[in-house]
Amino acid sequence: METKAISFGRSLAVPFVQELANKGLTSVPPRYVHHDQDPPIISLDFCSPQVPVIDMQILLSEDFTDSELQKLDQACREWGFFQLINHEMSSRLVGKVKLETEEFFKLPMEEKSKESLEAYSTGLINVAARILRLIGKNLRMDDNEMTLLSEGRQSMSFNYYPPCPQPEQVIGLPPHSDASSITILHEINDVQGLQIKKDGMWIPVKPLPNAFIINIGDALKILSNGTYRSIEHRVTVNSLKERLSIATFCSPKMDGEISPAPSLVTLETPAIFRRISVVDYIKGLFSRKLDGKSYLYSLRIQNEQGKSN
Ligand SMILES: O=C(O)CCC(=O)C(=O)O
Ligand SMILES: [Fe+2]
Repeated sequence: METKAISFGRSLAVPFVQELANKGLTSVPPRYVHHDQDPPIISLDFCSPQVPVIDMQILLSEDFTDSELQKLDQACREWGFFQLINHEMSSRLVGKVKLETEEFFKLPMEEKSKESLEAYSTGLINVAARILRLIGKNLRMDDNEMTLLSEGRQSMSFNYYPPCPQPEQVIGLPPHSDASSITILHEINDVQGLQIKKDGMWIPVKPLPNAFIINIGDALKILSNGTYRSIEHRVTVNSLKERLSIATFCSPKMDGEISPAPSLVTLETPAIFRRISVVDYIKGLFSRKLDGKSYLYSLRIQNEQGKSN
């Protein structure tokens, strides 16, 4: 296994979003307007059910308790999302990257920022591997069945959502589920915008300081034979504040095949997904049509791989 240097490509949307962010517009240019957006069904924060919160220090320590494991299992089954709070990691990884991400959109990046992003990327590879191992334990899978995901690829997306004079007219990121095994989302400047769909309702996720938001992606939904949920989510924008986030996607190894784990397939629980190669799984994603009619009110910069085989 070899670790590649982090390299960044700029998205084609850059000029448009920079134009929006800089101009102090009072209305949104028509090409950004999404007419068919679901309004937020729950917008009153005080009555929203909230995604479960799990303590990473307890979960990742060697002597974690069964109750933390059960909490993780329940979060993955019922929500497909949870927040991972952490105290020790936050000062080591999160704080440093937070400062530098706020400077990040002034590319080219400085060498020191690249170094701390590499440390962040490696730190998250370890966190993801640990979470996937605990998930495998919770699902009672054979150890080797998680290898496709736990030794897979990593990519990151740096997202910038500028303030918008008419936030209800636009969408930062349209409803989607992630193709990853798990995604580790880091809301850099604690501005709310992420909403998840639960029981037909859009629920805003309230950012907790120095927490990671973890969600189950389609690859883990398939491996768990549908036991764990890959939940639809979207990002709305704010009239006053810009929003920054980093999404780290942990994805299956390219040279494998993906299917429900054989140890989870029984007469009572037959496979609900067919086996396909990871290459075909990825090809399928690219053929999913995104709404090409209107622009997204965001800028995404993506990096290639932390790891390669
Ligand atoms: O920016 C966010 O909060 C979410 C980003 C996201 O869902 C994604 O990049 O897939
Ligand atoms: Fe996503």
